[in-house]
Amino acid sequence: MDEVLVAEDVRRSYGDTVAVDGVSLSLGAGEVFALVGPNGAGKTTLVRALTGTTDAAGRVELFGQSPTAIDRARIGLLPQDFTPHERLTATELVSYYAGLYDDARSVEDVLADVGLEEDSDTWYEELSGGQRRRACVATALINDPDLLVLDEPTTGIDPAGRRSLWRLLSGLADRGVTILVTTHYMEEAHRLADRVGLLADGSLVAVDSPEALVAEYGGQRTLTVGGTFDPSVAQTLDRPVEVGEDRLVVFDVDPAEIGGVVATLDGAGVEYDELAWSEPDLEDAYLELTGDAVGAVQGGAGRPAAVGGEQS
Ligand SMILES: Nc1ncnc2c1ncn2[C@@H]1O[C@H](COP(=O)(O)OP(=O)(O)OP(=O)(O)O)[C@@H](O)[C@H]1O
Repeated sequence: MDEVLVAEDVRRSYGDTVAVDGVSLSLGAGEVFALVGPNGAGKTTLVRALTGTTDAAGRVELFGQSPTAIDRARIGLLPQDFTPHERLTATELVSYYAGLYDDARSVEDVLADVGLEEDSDTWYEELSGGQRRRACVATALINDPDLLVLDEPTTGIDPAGRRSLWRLLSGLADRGVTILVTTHYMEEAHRLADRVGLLADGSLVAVDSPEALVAEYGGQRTLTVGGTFDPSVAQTLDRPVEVGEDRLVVFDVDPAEIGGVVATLDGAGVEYDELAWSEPDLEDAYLELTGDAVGAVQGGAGRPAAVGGEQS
């Protein structure tokens, strides 16, 4: 794989605050890499360091050159805090950026790509939050870049718009464009990225495919059974379980095993109210890795994904 971006031991501090603490990373052509992490983890600072928009220690090369030496036409950058002049229409805004390059794409096409063809003559201040963000994304696409770096591109964009942007970005990646994206949406990282990097306190603590991260850190598939249970139910099932006040959690249950567990409970005359099977997702892996307990289900289990019927 051709290396488009190479970073070695990148560091950046603001006074006593260490924002990026020795990050090494390399991205290949056509790869989509999602950088995730809690607020203040250093994502924006890292993005800026990688694109030469802030000074940083360490080595960064884009297409084998320093970020400040590279032909800017090869890079599309959407900063997190990009705020265009509010009395520019979407067309005027993107046209301004088109004028910075010798060989820019058609403004009309790019606005259509981000779903703004109907609002191209609307002032930026009159666009909705999601439409504004789309207009900003368009400025990063106008030069048909080989490397696209988007800092929280879909913040404020509605689910349909977000999905359409994912399709657009996936299409670009299929054509060989390398994409580095930061996001707080785990579904976005999972659906879009070939690899996800989790940044915590300025360090990359895990880098892998979304599937591998979920498998390693997401926890187990579980069956949660609602009701009041005697602790002896653990012997009945002969499986790892956790008996809570109003529920029984059965760990490590594959979908094919649900029927067997339920049959065992029924056979032993155990009464229950409802069943919910869940499997871990990237958010579970994220919460496990960041140690952020908010919303996490005890025991590293995933969040309920499907609720079964009540016992008759
Ligand atoms: N210009 C600055 N001056 C001083 N400190 C800064 C500056 N920019 C960022 N920081 C600090 O560096 C750390 C990393 O910030 P950064 O914005 O890179 O995090 P982030 O992961 O992008 O956060 P968020 O998810 O909230 O956007 C934070 O502690 C932040 O307060």
